[in-house]
Amino acid sequence: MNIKEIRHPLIRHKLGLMRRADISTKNFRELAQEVAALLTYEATQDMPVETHSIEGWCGQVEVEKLSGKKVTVVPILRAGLGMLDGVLSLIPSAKVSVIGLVRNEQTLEADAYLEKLVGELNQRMALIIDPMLATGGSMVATIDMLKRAGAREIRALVLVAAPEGIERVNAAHPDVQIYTASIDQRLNEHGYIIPGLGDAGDKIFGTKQKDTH
Ligand SMILES: O=P(O)(O)OC[C@H]1O[C@H](OP(=O)(O)OP(=O)(O)O)[C@H](O)[C@@H]1O
Ligand SMILES: O=c1cc[nH]c(=O)[nH]1
Ligand SMILES: [Mg+2]
Repeated sequence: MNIKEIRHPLIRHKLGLMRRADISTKNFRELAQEVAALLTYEATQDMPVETHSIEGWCGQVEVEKLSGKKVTVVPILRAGLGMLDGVLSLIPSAKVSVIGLVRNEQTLEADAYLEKLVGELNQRMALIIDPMLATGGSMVATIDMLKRAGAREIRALVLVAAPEGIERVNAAHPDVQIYTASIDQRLNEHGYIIPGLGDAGDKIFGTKQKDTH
């Protein structure tokens, strides 16, 4: 399975705070960005670097810089925006490609309403960000769109993943590596992750909470 659950103590602690029913919008937002940054650190461990020579304070010095593919971060609207600043805090020059999807709460299938991608996707690593991987419909639709536009190297960062969503992404796109702070237990009858975080978009934007359990 192309899934990595990052069980770093800081991630486990922060995710534990995010699961509190009474968490404020402010705290949920801050923690989502912090966990996103920590997942970014893990997901970029194998990025290639090359050495080159620069003029340092005491003469020429060999230093390293990132080489090879550049990065585009791909937030899935809305909730993916809640992770964007965290990713950009570590990769500040990354270009941002935006995909707007909303899950139809009856069919649980994702409906697309926006696709605004950067150029040269075939030369970039695409880092998809979305707090929740539930049925996997939104993630598969996003990967489909990115591949149609030429993307070849795609990774996904999600705060919480359900086994059902992981399987669906793996079946459709086994080449896509998923990084998550937690593989949770299951989906409930409304397609919400248990124990999960509730409705991540509503928590990040402060919109009304749905009855999800
Ligand atoms: O794996 P899936 O079953 O597709 O569900 C996960 C999707 O649902 C949520 O978005 P939502 O559709 O609620 O949109 P929002 O971010 O605008 O709230 C979440 O942020 C994912 O994009
Ligand atoms: O658990 C879930 C499932 C879909 N979308 C969310 O925000 N949370
Ligand atoms: Mg939502």
